[in-house]
Amino acid sequence: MSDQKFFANIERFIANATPHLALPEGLDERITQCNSTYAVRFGVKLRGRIYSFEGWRSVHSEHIEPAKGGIRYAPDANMDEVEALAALMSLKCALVNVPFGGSKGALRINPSDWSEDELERITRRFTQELARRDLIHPGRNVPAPDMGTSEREMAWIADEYRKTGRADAMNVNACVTGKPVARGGIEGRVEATGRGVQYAVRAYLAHPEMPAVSGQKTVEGLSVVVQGFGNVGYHAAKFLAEDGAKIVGIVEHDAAIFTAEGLDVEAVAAHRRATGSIGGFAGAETVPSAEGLTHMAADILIPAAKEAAITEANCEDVNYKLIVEAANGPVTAAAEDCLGRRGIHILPDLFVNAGGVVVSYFEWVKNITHIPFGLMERRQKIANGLSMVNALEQVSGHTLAEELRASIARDTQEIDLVRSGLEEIMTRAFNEIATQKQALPDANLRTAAYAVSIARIADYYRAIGL
Ligand SMILES: NC(=O)c1ccc[n+]([C@@H]2O[C@H](COP(=O)([O-])OP(=O)(O)OC[C@H]3O[C@@H](n4cnc5c(N)ncnc54)[C@H](O)[C@@H]3O)[C@@H](O)[C@H]2O)c1
Repeated sequence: MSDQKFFANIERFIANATPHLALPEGLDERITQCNSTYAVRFGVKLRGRIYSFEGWRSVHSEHIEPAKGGIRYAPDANMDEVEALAALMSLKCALVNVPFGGSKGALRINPSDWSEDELERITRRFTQELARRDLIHPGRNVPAPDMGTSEREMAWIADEYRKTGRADAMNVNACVTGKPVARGGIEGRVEATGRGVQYAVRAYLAHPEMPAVSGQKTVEGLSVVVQGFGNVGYHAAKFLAEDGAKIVGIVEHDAAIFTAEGLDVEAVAAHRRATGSIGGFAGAETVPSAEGLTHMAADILIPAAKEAAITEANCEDVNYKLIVEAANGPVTAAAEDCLGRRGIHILPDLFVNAGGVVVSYFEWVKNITHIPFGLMERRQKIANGLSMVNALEQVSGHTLAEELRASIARDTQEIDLVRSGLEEIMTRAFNEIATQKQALPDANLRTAAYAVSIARIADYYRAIGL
């Protein structure tokens, strides 16, 4: 087959999985289609004239509400992409078993064309448009950051939404996740997707049924190329390097840099902040971006930029043992066939990048309950830890250091609870994929992951009698 549009790829991946499931006739079609997609054009007066903008919010599935999914700002955003990303959100939430349906939004805009003040006005206007149709709503539809957006845009959305008065004041903060901590967000959300990539790689390599990569069952010493050095790519590179991986290449939209010695991720980030590009980083070879994915063979590729990074056009020329899909849809269905024939394994997007939505769920729960995340668990852990210290002191007759007591309190901070909760969910999800894969020996990991997700969504539809 040849490369198709993004949504057609998702349809193909779903169609690969459904024959393995005993679904009632027609349910596969219901699960595949997007329920609704709202397209909006609006004007904002800027620089003395009116500029028109086009955006979308697609609800793939409301089998559980709220529907959840990011808002992307990109100059080439389009409806097909938004619908595909919304479908992936439904599948992702079902895979990691967080109680959300799937949604996604986008605005066709190049954020670097506009000043911060202008972006704020555009974002606030887009928020009004979506809020009027409950496409932002704490109980119906909850956006989050994606490409080109960050906690800054989420804070503007939350503030504008509050002003609309469309949700009761008690729940208004839960209308969007990925907010700054000071504005109702949660520790660890900014790093969450990259952190999830780290846990995904750990879970894959540690699993006894999964093949070793270059003889390794941990990432220590493995060479890694990362495409896209934004939120997800930067954090994934940073955390994998902390686990001992060697980041031998980073590919950005304007340049790619390589060194077999391994890059210092923080130094590259500082160089980009100072110069605006990763290109020209001292101690590394700079090559054109278009040659980045095929420039160097490495153990692992982490595509963390956009969909369709690996297509029919370059799938014969990429030389990696494992592709870890941190971006959504980076490998097309046609390229997947080609990589499969070449023995290259793929860890699929709906699993790999689920860390963002998992921690968004923690944030949303914190917002609707008004209880700081993990407060109960933290109190219990501190109580348990301190009672152990007291017991030890009694038995030993020695006074244990205050430092120990302080460290017990430190180890139970929100960030630790977020990380341990995320790791547990990612590991459990991978084990479910691996178990499904054992039942379907000829299927790849993506088909196994889709089968887990679709079976879970189907169970829900069956339960409500559809
Ligand atoms: N942010 C999240 O929490 C999150 C969650 C799940 C999935 N994702 C997915 O991860 C991917 C990246 O999202 P992000 O939030 O890191 O976006 P981002 O905007 O923070 O970063 C994207 C980076 O990719 C670079 N890039 C763009 N086109 C490129 C190209 N052709 N080649 C190389 N680099 C290119 C950009 O310059 C930028 O540095 C997207 O597919 C997104 O849907 C993000």
